[in-house]
Amino acid sequence: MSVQVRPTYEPLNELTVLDVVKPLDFFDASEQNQLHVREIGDGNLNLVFHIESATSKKALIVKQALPYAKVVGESWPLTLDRARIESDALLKEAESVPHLVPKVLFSDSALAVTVMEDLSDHVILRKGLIEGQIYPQLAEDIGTFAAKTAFYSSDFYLHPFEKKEQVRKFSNPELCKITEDLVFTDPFFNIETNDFPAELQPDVDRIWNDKELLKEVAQLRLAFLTKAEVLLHGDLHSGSIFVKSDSTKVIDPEFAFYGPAGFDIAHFIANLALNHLSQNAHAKEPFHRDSIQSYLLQTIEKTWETYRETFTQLWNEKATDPFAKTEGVLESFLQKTFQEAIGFAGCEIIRRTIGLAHVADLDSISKREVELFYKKTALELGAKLIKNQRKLTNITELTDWIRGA
Ligand SMILES: Nc1ncnc2c1ncn2[C@@H]1O[C@H](COP(=O)(O)OP(=O)(O)O)[C@@H](O)[C@H]1O
Ligand SMILES: CSC[C@H]1O[C@H](OP(=O)(O)O)[C@H](O)[C@@H]1O
Repeated sequence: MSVQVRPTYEPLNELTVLDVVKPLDFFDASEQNQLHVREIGDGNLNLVFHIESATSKKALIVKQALPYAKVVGESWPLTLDRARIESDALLKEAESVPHLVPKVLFSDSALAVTVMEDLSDHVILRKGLIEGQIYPQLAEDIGTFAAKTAFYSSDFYLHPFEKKEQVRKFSNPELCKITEDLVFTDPFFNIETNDFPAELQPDVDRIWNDKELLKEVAQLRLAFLTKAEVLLHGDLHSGSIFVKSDSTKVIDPEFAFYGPAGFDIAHFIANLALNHLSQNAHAKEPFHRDSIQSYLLQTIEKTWETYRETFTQLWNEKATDPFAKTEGVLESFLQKTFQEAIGFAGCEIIRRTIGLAHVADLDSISKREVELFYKKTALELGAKLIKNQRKLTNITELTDWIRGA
Protein backbone atom coordinates (compact mmCIF):
# COMPACT_ATOMS: atom_id res chain seq x y z
CA MET A 1 0.00 0.00 0.00
CA SER A 2 1.42 3.41 -0.91
CA VAL A 3 0.86 6.34 1.41
CA GLN A 4 0.50 9.81 -0.12
CA VAL A 5 2.21 12.38 2.12
CA ARG A 6 0.73 15.86 1.76
CA PRO A 7 3.43 18.52 1.53
CA THR A 8 3.52 20.68 4.63
CA TYR A 9 3.57 24.42 4.32
CA GLU A 10 6.77 26.36 4.40
CA PRO A 11 7.60 29.67 2.74
CA LEU A 12 9.41 29.06 -0.54
CA ASN A 13 12.67 30.64 -1.54
CA GLU A 14 14.49 30.93 -4.88
CA LEU A 15 15.85 27.37 -4.46
CA THR A 16 12.91 25.48 -2.93
CA VAL A 17 10.44 26.92 -5.42
CA LEU A 18 12.07 24.61 -7.99
CA ASP A 19 10.77 21.60 -6.03
CA VAL A 20 7.27 22.84 -6.89
CA VAL A 21 8.05 23.64 -10.52
CA LYS A 22 10.13 20.68 -11.69
CA PRO A 23 7.50 17.91 -11.24
CA LEU A 24 5.03 19.92 -13.36
CA ASP A 25 6.91 19.03 -16.56
CA PHE A 26 6.30 22.54 -17.84
CA PHE A 27 10.00 22.75 -18.71
CA ASP A 28 11.73 20.06 -20.81
CA ALA A 29 14.20 17.73 -19.08
CA SER A 30 17.05 19.57 -20.82
CA GLU A 31 15.90 22.88 -19.30
CA GLN A 32 15.39 21.71 -15.72
CA ASN A 33 18.95 22.53 -14.67
CA GLN A 34 19.04 25.91 -16.34
CA LEU A 35 16.14 27.63 -14.71
CA HIS A 36 16.53 31.23 -13.66
CA VAL A 37 14.49 32.24 -10.59
CA ARG A 38 13.63 35.76 -9.32
CA GLU A 39 11.28 36.84 -6.52
CA ILE A 40 9.36 39.74 -8.10
CA GLY A 41 6.48 40.33 -5.65
CA ASP A 42 5.77 44.05 -5.23
CA GLY A 43 2.28 43.71 -3.72
CA ASN A 44 1.31 44.04 -0.07
CA LEU A 45 0.75 40.40 0.77
CA ASN A 46 2.49 37.54 -1.08
CA LEU A 47 5.62 36.05 -2.59
CA VAL A 48 5.76 35.94 -6.40
CA PHE A 49 8.51 33.99 -8.21
CA HIS A 50 9.33 34.29 -11.90
CA ILE A 51 10.95 31.11 -13.23
CA GLU A 52 12.45 31.19 -16.72
CA SER A 53 14.32 28.71 -18.87
CA ALA A 54 17.71 30.14 -19.80
CA THR A 55 17.52 28.37 -23.16
CA SER A 56 13.92 28.51 -24.45
CA LYS A 57 12.94 31.64 -22.44
CA LYS A 58 9.68 29.88 -21.51
CA ALA A 59 8.54 31.12 -18.10
CA LEU A 60 5.91 30.69 -15.44
CA ILE A 61 4.89 32.36 -12.19
CA VAL A 62 4.64 30.77 -8.74
CA LYS A 63 2.65 32.83 -6.26
CA GLN A 64 2.68 31.80 -2.61
CA ALA A 65 0.74 33.22 0.30
CA LEU A 66 2.69 33.91 3.50
CA PRO A 67 1.00 33.23 6.86
CA TYR A 68 1.08 36.98 7.48
CA ALA A 69 0.68 40.24 5.51
CA LYS A 70 4.07 40.85 3.88
CA VAL A 71 3.74 44.63 4.05
CA VAL A 72 3.47 44.61 7.86
CA GLY A 73 5.24 41.39 8.88
CA GLU A 74 4.54 38.51 11.24
CA SER A 75 2.66 40.76 13.66
CA TRP A 76 -0.26 40.69 11.17
CA PRO A 77 -1.16 36.98 10.76
CA LEU A 78 -3.26 36.21 7.70
CA THR A 79 -4.94 33.04 6.51
CA LEU A 80 -3.20 30.87 3.91
CA ASP A 81 -6.68 29.99 2.63
CA ARG A 82 -6.45 33.11 0.48
CA ALA A 83 -4.27 31.12 -1.95
CA ARG A 84 -7.08 28.58 -2.42
CA ILE A 85 -9.56 31.42 -2.91
CA GLU A 86 -7.26 33.03 -5.48
CA SER A 87 -6.78 29.92 -7.59
CA ASP A 88 -10.47 28.93 -7.32
CA ALA A 89 -11.49 32.46 -8.34
CA LEU A 90 -9.12 32.45 -11.34
CA LEU A 91 -10.59 29.11 -12.43
CA LYS A 92 -14.16 30.33 -11.95
CA GLU A 93 -13.46 33.56 -13.86
CA ALA A 94 -11.89 31.52 -16.66
CA GLU A 95 -15.26 29.78 -17.20
CA SER A 96 -16.80 33.06 -18.44
CA VAL A 97 -13.82 35.27 -19.44
CA PRO A 98 -10.87 32.93 -20.21
CA HIS A 99 -9.11 35.59 -22.30
CA LEU A 100 -9.09 38.08 -19.41
CA VAL A 101 -7.30 36.07 -16.67
CA PRO A 102 -3.94 34.26 -16.41
CA LYS A 103 -4.13 30.51 -16.99
CA VAL A 104 -3.76 28.46 -13.80
CA LEU A 105 -1.27 25.63 -14.40
CA PHE A 106 -1.27 24.10 -10.92
CA SER A 107 -2.38 24.89 -7.41
CA ASP A 108 -1.81 23.38 -3.98
CA SER A 109 -3.80 24.64 -1.02
CA ALA A 110 -1.46 23.05 1.56
CA LEU A 111 1.54 24.92 0.12
CA ALA A 112 -0.69 27.97 -0.50
CA VAL A 113 0.67 28.06 -4.03
CA THR A 114 -0.77 29.01 -7.42
CA VAL A 115 1.34 28.35 -10.52
CA MET A 116 0.20 30.44 -13.46
CA GLU A 117 0.91 31.82 -16.87
CA ASP A 118 3.71 34.39 -17.02
CA LEU A 119 2.41 37.80 -18.09
CA SER A 120 5.72 39.65 -18.10
CA ASP A 121 5.03 40.94 -21.62
CA HIS A 122 2.25 43.04 -20.03
CA VAL A 123 2.65 45.97 -17.63
CA ILE A 124 0.73 46.76 -14.48
CA LEU A 125 -2.00 49.23 -15.46
CA ARG A 126 -1.16 51.69 -12.67
CA LYS A 127 2.42 52.01 -13.91
CA GLY A 128 1.35 52.38 -17.53
CA LEU A 129 -1.22 55.05 -16.68
CA ILE A 130 1.20 57.05 -14.51
CA GLU A 131 3.56 57.06 -17.50
CA GLY A 132 0.72 58.42 -19.64
CA GLN A 133 0.07 55.32 -21.76
CA ILE A 134 -3.38 54.57 -23.12
CA TYR A 135 -4.94 51.14 -23.61
CA PRO A 136 -7.76 51.12 -26.19
CA GLN A 137 -9.26 47.77 -25.15
CA LEU A 138 -9.24 48.35 -21.42
CA ALA A 139 -12.82 49.65 -20.98
CA GLU A 140 -14.45 46.93 -23.00
CA ASP A 141 -12.37 44.23 -21.32
CA ILE A 142 -13.02 45.37 -17.75
CA GLY A 143 -16.73 46.06 -18.41
CA THR A 144 -17.01 42.56 -19.88
CA PHE A 145 -15.01 40.99 -17.05
CA ALA A 146 -17.17 42.60 -14.36
CA ALA A 147 -20.51 41.95 -16.10
CA LYS A 148 -19.89 38.31 -17.02
CA THR A 149 -18.34 37.25 -13.73
CA ALA A 150 -21.24 38.99 -11.95
CA PHE A 151 -24.11 37.62 -14.03
CA TYR A 152 -22.90 34.01 -14.17
CA SER A 153 -22.38 33.90 -10.40
CA SER A 154 -25.70 35.55 -9.50
CA ASP A 155 -29.11 34.28 -8.45
CA PHE A 156 -30.36 35.63 -11.79
CA TYR A 157 -28.56 32.73 -13.48
CA LEU A 158 -27.58 30.00 -11.01
CA HIS A 159 -29.86 27.46 -9.32
CA PRO A 160 -30.29 28.61 -5.69
CA PHE A 161 -28.49 25.50 -4.36
CA GLU A 162 -25.51 26.10 -6.63
CA LYS A 163 -25.44 29.81 -5.77
CA LYS A 164 -25.37 29.03 -2.05
CA GLU A 165 -22.64 26.43 -2.58
CA GLN A 166 -20.55 29.07 -4.37
CA VAL A 167 -21.16 31.59 -1.57
CA ARG A 168 -19.89 28.97 0.88
CA LYS A 169 -16.85 28.14 -1.25
CA PHE A 170 -15.89 31.80 -1.57
CA SER A 171 -16.43 32.68 2.07
CA ASN A 172 -13.36 34.85 2.73
CA PRO A 173 -13.77 36.37 6.21
CA GLU A 174 -10.18 37.41 6.91
CA LEU A 175 -9.60 39.19 3.62
CA CYS A 176 -13.06 40.80 3.80
CA LYS A 177 -12.16 42.05 7.29
CA ILE A 178 -9.15 43.86 5.78
CA THR A 179 -11.50 45.66 3.37
CA GLU A 180 -14.09 46.30 6.10
CA ASP A 181 -11.36 47.97 8.18
CA LEU A 182 -9.12 49.61 5.58
CA VAL A 183 -11.79 50.81 3.14
CA PHE A 184 -14.97 51.26 5.17
CA THR A 185 -13.92 51.99 8.75
CA ASP A 186 -10.43 53.23 9.62
CA PRO A 187 -10.20 56.22 7.21
CA PHE A 188 -13.37 57.63 8.80
CA PHE A 189 -12.06 57.55 12.36
CA ASN A 190 -8.90 58.60 14.16
CA ILE A 191 -7.13 55.23 13.87
CA GLU A 192 -3.36 54.85 14.30
CA THR A 193 -2.76 53.04 11.03
CA ASN A 194 -4.16 55.89 8.92
CA ASP A 195 -1.38 57.59 7.00
CA PHE A 196 -1.53 61.18 5.76
CA PRO A 197 0.60 64.33 5.83
CA ALA A 198 0.01 66.59 8.86
CA GLU A 199 -1.00 69.42 6.52
CA LEU A 200 -4.14 67.42 5.59
CA GLN A 201 -5.39 67.27 9.21
CA PRO A 202 -8.06 70.02 8.75
CA ASP A 203 -9.42 68.21 5.66
CA VAL A 204 -9.37 64.87 7.47
CA ASP A 205 -11.12 66.42 10.49
CA ARG A 206 -13.84 67.64 8.13
CA ILE A 207 -14.40 64.03 7.02
CA TRP A 208 -14.36 62.65 10.54
CA ASN A 209 -16.94 65.24 11.65
CA ASP A 210 -19.26 65.08 8.66
CA LYS A 211 -22.31 63.27 10.10
CA GLU A 212 -24.11 63.08 6.76
CA LEU A 213 -21.04 61.47 5.17
CA LEU A 214 -20.51 58.99 8.01
CA LYS A 215 -24.15 57.88 7.82
CA GLU A 216 -23.73 57.10 4.11
CA VAL A 217 -20.44 55.25 4.72
CA ALA A 218 -22.15 53.14 7.41
CA GLN A 219 -24.77 52.08 4.84
CA LEU A 220 -22.15 51.26 2.21
CA ARG A 221 -20.20 49.26 4.79
CA LEU A 222 -23.36 47.35 5.71
CA ALA A 223 -23.99 46.60 2.03
CA PHE A 224 -20.43 45.24 1.77
CA LEU A 225 -20.94 43.12 4.89
CA THR A 226 -24.34 41.67 3.99
CA LYS A 227 -25.15 41.66 0.27
CA ALA A 228 -24.07 38.34 -1.26
CA GLU A 229 -25.18 39.29 -4.78
CA VAL A 230 -22.34 38.22 -7.08
CA LEU A 231 -18.84 36.73 -7.00
CA LEU A 232 -16.48 39.71 -6.88
CA HIS A 233 -12.79 39.99 -7.62
CA GLY A 234 -12.77 42.00 -4.40
CA ASP A 235 -9.72 44.23 -5.07
CA LEU A 236 -10.02 45.44 -8.66
CA HIS A 237 -7.62 48.37 -8.52
CA SER A 238 -5.18 49.32 -11.26
CA GLY A 239 -2.40 47.30 -9.57
CA SER A 240 -4.49 44.15 -10.13
CA ILE A 241 -4.70 44.59 -13.90
CA PHE A 242 -2.01 43.69 -16.42
CA VAL A 243 -2.22 45.39 -19.82
CA LYS A 244 -0.63 45.73 -23.19
CA SER A 245 -2.07 47.45 -26.24
CA ASP A 246 -4.16 44.46 -27.36
CA SER A 247 -4.64 42.50 -24.12
CA THR A 248 -6.00 42.88 -20.59
CA LYS A 249 -5.52 40.35 -17.78
CA VAL A 250 -7.05 40.63 -14.33
CA ILE A 251 -4.79 39.13 -11.65
CA ASP A 252 -4.73 38.76 -7.86
CA PRO A 253 -8.32 37.78 -6.88
CA GLU A 254 -7.37 36.68 -3.34
CA PHE A 255 -10.03 39.06 -1.94
CA ALA A 256 -12.75 37.28 -3.98
CA PHE A 257 -16.07 36.78 -2.17
CA TYR A 258 -19.81 37.17 -2.73
CA GLY A 259 -20.66 40.84 -2.31
CA PRO A 260 -22.59 43.81 -3.72
CA ALA A 261 -22.57 43.93 -7.54
CA GLY A 262 -21.23 47.48 -7.86
CA PHE A 263 -18.07 46.91 -5.80
CA ASP A 264 -15.55 45.79 -8.47
CA ILE A 265 -16.50 48.38 -11.03
CA ALA A 266 -16.37 51.03 -8.29
CA HIS A 267 -12.78 50.23 -7.41
CA PHE A 268 -11.74 50.29 -11.04
CA ILE A 269 -13.44 53.68 -11.58
CA ALA A 270 -12.00 55.11 -8.34
CA ASN A 271 -8.46 54.20 -9.33
CA LEU A 272 -8.92 55.76 -12.79
CA ALA A 273 -10.31 58.90 -11.10
CA LEU A 274 -7.23 59.07 -8.84
CA ASN A 275 -4.99 58.72 -11.89
CA HIS A 276 -7.03 61.46 -13.63
CA LEU A 277 -6.30 63.84 -10.73
CA SER A 278 -2.62 62.91 -10.61
CA GLN A 279 -2.13 63.58 -14.33
CA ASN A 280 -2.32 67.29 -13.49
CA ALA A 281 1.08 66.70 -11.89
CA HIS A 282 2.51 63.82 -13.95
CA ALA A 283 1.74 64.83 -17.54
CA LYS A 284 4.74 66.51 -19.15
CA GLU A 285 2.75 69.07 -21.19
CA PRO A 286 -0.84 70.39 -21.28
CA PHE A 287 -1.69 68.69 -24.58
CA HIS A 288 -0.66 65.30 -23.25
CA ARG A 289 -2.46 65.92 -19.94
CA ASP A 290 -5.69 66.75 -21.79
CA SER A 291 -5.50 63.67 -23.99
CA ILE A 292 -4.76 61.19 -21.18
CA GLN A 293 -7.42 62.77 -18.96
CA SER A 294 -10.01 62.59 -21.70
CA TYR A 295 -8.98 58.95 -22.36
CA LEU A 296 -9.50 58.16 -18.65
CA LEU A 297 -12.98 59.71 -18.59
CA GLN A 298 -13.97 57.92 -21.81
CA THR A 299 -12.69 54.68 -20.26
CA ILE A 300 -14.85 55.16 -17.17
CA GLU A 301 -17.91 55.86 -19.33
CA LYS A 302 -17.28 52.96 -21.70
CA THR A 303 -16.57 50.52 -18.87
CA TRP A 304 -19.95 51.22 -17.29
CA GLU A 305 -21.75 51.17 -20.67
CA THR A 306 -20.11 47.82 -21.51
CA TYR A 307 -21.08 46.46 -18.09
CA ARG A 308 -24.69 47.62 -18.51
CA GLU A 309 -25.03 46.31 -22.08
CA THR A 310 -23.30 42.97 -21.41
CA PHE A 311 -25.28 42.32 -18.23
CA THR A 312 -28.53 43.27 -20.04
CA GLN A 313 -27.80 40.94 -22.94
CA LEU A 314 -27.00 38.03 -20.61
CA TRP A 315 -30.16 38.79 -18.63
CA ASN A 316 -32.35 38.80 -21.76
CA GLU A 317 -30.83 35.59 -23.11
CA LYS A 318 -30.05 33.53 -20.04
CA ALA A 319 -31.74 34.74 -16.85
CA THR A 320 -33.59 32.01 -14.95
CA ASP A 321 -35.03 34.36 -12.33
CA PRO A 322 -38.87 34.18 -12.29
CA PHE A 323 -39.06 37.99 -12.42
CA ALA A 324 -36.57 38.36 -15.28
CA LYS A 325 -39.27 39.38 -17.76
CA THR A 326 -41.10 41.66 -15.32
CA GLU A 327 -40.85 45.24 -16.49
CA GLY A 328 -38.37 47.39 -14.56
CA VAL A 329 -36.69 44.61 -12.52
CA LEU A 330 -33.40 44.64 -14.46
CA GLU A 331 -33.42 48.45 -14.71
CA SER A 332 -33.89 48.82 -10.97
CA PHE A 333 -31.06 46.32 -10.24
CA LEU A 334 -28.71 48.20 -12.59
CA GLN A 335 -29.67 51.59 -11.16
CA LYS A 336 -29.07 50.40 -7.59
CA THR A 337 -25.76 48.82 -8.63
CA PHE A 338 -24.68 52.04 -10.36
CA GLN A 339 -25.55 54.29 -7.42
CA GLU A 340 -23.93 52.00 -4.86
CA ALA A 341 -20.83 51.86 -7.09
CA ILE A 342 -20.55 55.67 -6.90
CA GLY A 343 -20.56 55.44 -3.10
CA PHE A 344 -18.03 52.58 -3.00
CA ALA A 345 -15.79 54.55 -5.39
CA GLY A 346 -15.90 57.50 -2.99
CA CYS A 347 -14.76 55.24 -0.11
CA GLU A 348 -11.91 53.81 -2.21
CA ILE A 349 -10.75 57.32 -3.19
CA ILE A 350 -10.70 58.44 0.44
CA ARG A 351 -8.96 55.35 1.79
CA ARG A 352 -6.24 55.49 -0.90
CA THR A 353 -5.54 59.09 0.17
CA ILE A 354 -5.53 58.93 3.99
CA GLY A 355 -5.76 55.23 4.92
CA LEU A 356 -3.06 52.60 5.35
CA ALA A 357 -2.65 51.54 1.70
CA HIS A 358 -1.95 54.37 -0.73
CA VAL A 359 -1.57 54.58 -4.51
CA ALA A 360 1.59 55.57 -6.37
CA ASP A 361 -0.47 57.88 -8.62
CA LEU A 362 -0.74 60.44 -5.78
CA ASP A 363 2.22 59.43 -3.61
CA SER A 364 4.74 59.78 -6.44
CA ILE A 365 3.92 63.46 -7.09
CA SER A 366 7.32 64.98 -6.45
CA LYS A 367 6.41 68.53 -5.37
CA ARG A 368 5.04 68.49 -1.83
CA GLU A 369 2.57 71.36 -2.27
CA VAL A 370 1.22 69.83 -5.49
CA GLU A 371 0.83 66.43 -3.81
CA LEU A 372 -1.05 68.08 -0.93
CA PHE A 373 -3.31 70.01 -3.30
CA TYR A 374 -4.37 66.90 -5.23
CA LYS A 375 -4.79 64.84 -2.06
CA LYS A 376 -7.17 67.50 -0.72
CA THR A 377 -8.99 67.45 -4.04
CA ALA A 378 -9.23 63.65 -3.85
CA LEU A 379 -10.80 63.86 -0.39
CA GLU A 380 -13.36 66.39 -1.64
CA LEU A 381 -14.21 64.23 -4.65
CA GLY A 382 -14.52 61.07 -2.53
CA ALA A 383 -16.85 62.81 -0.05
CA LYS A 384 -18.95 64.28 -2.87
CA LEU A 385 -19.43 60.84 -4.46
CA ILE A 386 -20.45 59.26 -1.17
CA LYS A 387 -22.91 61.99 -0.26
CA ASN A 388 -24.50 62.33 -3.70
CA GLN A 389 -24.52 58.69 -4.87
CA ARG A 390 -28.29 58.50 -5.11
CA LYS A 391 -28.58 61.73 -7.11
CA LEU A 392 -26.68 60.34 -10.09
CA THR A 393 -28.54 58.51 -12.84
CA ASN A 394 -26.05 58.69 -15.69
CA ILE A 395 -22.35 57.85 -16.01
CA THR A 396 -21.60 61.18 -17.72
CA GLU A 397 -22.74 63.01 -14.57
CA LEU A 398 -19.99 61.11 -12.73
CA THR A 399 -17.32 61.88 -15.32
CA ASP A 400 -18.39 65.56 -15.22
CA TRP A 401 -17.68 65.56 -11.47
CA ILE A 402 -14.29 63.88 -11.93
CA ARG A 403 -13.42 66.35 -14.73
CA GLY A 404 -14.42 69.28 -12.52
CA ALA A 405 -12.55 68.06 -9.42
N1 LIG B 1 1.05 36.11 -13.83
C1 LIG B 1 2.02 37.02 -13.62
N2 LIG B 1 2.95 37.27 -14.58
C2 LIG B 1 3.94 38.16 -14.37
N3 LIG B 1 4.10 38.87 -13.23
C3 LIG B 1 3.20 38.69 -12.26
C4 LIG B 1 2.11 37.76 -12.39
N4 LIG B 1 1.39 37.79 -11.25
C5 LIG B 1 1.99 38.69 -10.45
N5 LIG B 1 3.07 39.25 -11.04
C6 LIG B 1 3.96 40.29 -10.49
O1 LIG B 1 3.95 40.22 -9.08
C7 LIG B 1 3.42 41.43 -8.53
C8 LIG B 1 2.58 41.13 -7.31
O2 LIG B 1 1.52 40.26 -7.69
P1 LIG B 1 0.11 40.33 -6.99
O3 LIG B 1 -0.68 39.17 -7.47
O4 LIG B 1 -0.49 41.68 -7.18
O5 LIG B 1 0.57 40.12 -5.47
P2 LIG B 1 -0.07 40.60 -4.08
O6 LIG B 1 -1.21 39.66 -3.84
O7 LIG B 1 1.02 40.44 -3.09
O8 LIG B 1 -0.53 42.02 -4.26
C9 LIG B 1 2.64 42.09 -9.68
O9 LIG B 1 2.59 43.49 -9.50
C10 LIG B 1 3.46 41.68 -10.87
O10 LIG B 1 4.58 42.53 -11.00
C1 LIG C 1 -2.38 45.15 4.11
S1 LIG C 1 -3.34 44.88 2.75
C2 LIG C 1 -3.56 46.50 2.08
C3 LIG C 1 -4.17 46.47 0.74
O1 LIG C 1 -3.38 45.65 -0.11
C4 LIG C 1 -4.21 44.92 -0.98
O2 LIG C 1 -3.79 45.16 -2.28
P1 LIG C 1 -2.67 44.30 -3.05
O3 LIG C 1 -2.69 42.90 -2.48
O4 LIG C 1 -3.12 44.34 -4.46
O5 LIG C 1 -1.39 45.02 -2.83
C5 LIG C 1 -5.63 45.42 -0.73
O6 LIG C 1 -5.99 46.48 -1.59
C6 LIG C 1 -5.56 45.86 0.69
O7 LIG C 1 -6.59 46.76 1.07
